[in-house]
Amino acid sequence: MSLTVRKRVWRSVGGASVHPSIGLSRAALAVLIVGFGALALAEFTVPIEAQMIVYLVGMIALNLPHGGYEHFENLRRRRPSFRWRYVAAYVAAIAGFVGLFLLAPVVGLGLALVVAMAKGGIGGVRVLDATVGSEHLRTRPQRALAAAVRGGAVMLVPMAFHTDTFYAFSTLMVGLVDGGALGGAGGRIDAVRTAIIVGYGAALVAHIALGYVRGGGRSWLVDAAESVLLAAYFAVVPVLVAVGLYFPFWYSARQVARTATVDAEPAGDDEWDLVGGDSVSEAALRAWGLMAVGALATFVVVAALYWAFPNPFAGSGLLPGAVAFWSVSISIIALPHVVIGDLLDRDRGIWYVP
Ligand SMILES: CC1=C(/C=C/C(C)=C/C=C/C(C)=C/C=O)C(C)(C)CCC1
Repeated sequence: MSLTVRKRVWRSVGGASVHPSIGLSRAALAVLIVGFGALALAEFTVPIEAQMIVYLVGMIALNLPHGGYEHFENLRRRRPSFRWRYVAAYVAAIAGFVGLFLLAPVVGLGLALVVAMAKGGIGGVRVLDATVGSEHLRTRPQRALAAAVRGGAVMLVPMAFHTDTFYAFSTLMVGLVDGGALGGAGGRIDAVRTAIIVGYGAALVAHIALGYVRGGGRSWLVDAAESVLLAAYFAVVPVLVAVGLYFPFWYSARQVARTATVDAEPAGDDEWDLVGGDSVSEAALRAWGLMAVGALATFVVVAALYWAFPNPFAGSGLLPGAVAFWSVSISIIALPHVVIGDLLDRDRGIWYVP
């Protein structure tokens, strides 16, 4: 089967446009920056309870189903033997991360941040590849820098600009295992903050300058503008709202654009198609059945995590406890998403681009 990228068809039909979710994701972030920027200027603080609710709704109700869809899309036409190996590796990675978190919660927290940044960063560069192109990213280190800048915006920028909330929820997250584990870090906050602002700022400038020197052009302009948009978004919007809405309205929306842009299904063939059927209704029913199985499997994993952590809600109230528990849990679930779904599955992978 030949590989084609559907963006060419869109371009010839609709000028230089790409999938509509790309424009919507940019507009969503811009509106949130302006809205929360205005609230900050008016010295209005959004109640923390409201921020936690937005986070939980965004991360659980809106973002989680898309994570499941990415696996479904990836495994749909694979051979059964591949699927079983994939599931086994997935479970092993989850078990490894849980073990790490139980033994060394601060290191576990660090890995959780890395997972969130890797998902946003690597996934973001793959969307760029598929939709607008990435001709200005010429070498692997340059691509790594592009991913680090996009991903760093998600956690490093809020760490520097919303430091108190970030530290409070980080304390709760390690508190799933050991409430005092982050105690000693309090005195180094200012130094870490300064290092992030200087380091991240330098990386952002270097990324934009390098892209210009290596060819510039439309892909560079889009990449530079989006990188600045992301950095501004995470600097201005309060961290719980920013992260909670970034995953559904930026990450997931844009992966939808990537999936829709990539026309080819090269892995396996219809013989293995999990949703193949004699009619559209049968295919729809099979897809629904798979989603139900996926939802149940996720529930079992989350229940096991709840059971595994000594203080699943960090000894805190319902909302802050749920934010901490969910943030650790989703990072554990997302580790294999990045490692097995992308880094070890280069041929097809979860962020497939031909
Ligand atoms: C540390 C920290 C946070 C961490 C969130 C994480 C680590 C989210 C991970 C999300 C993932 C992996 C999503 C995948 O789809 C919060 C709650 C924003 C609050 C501020 C402090």
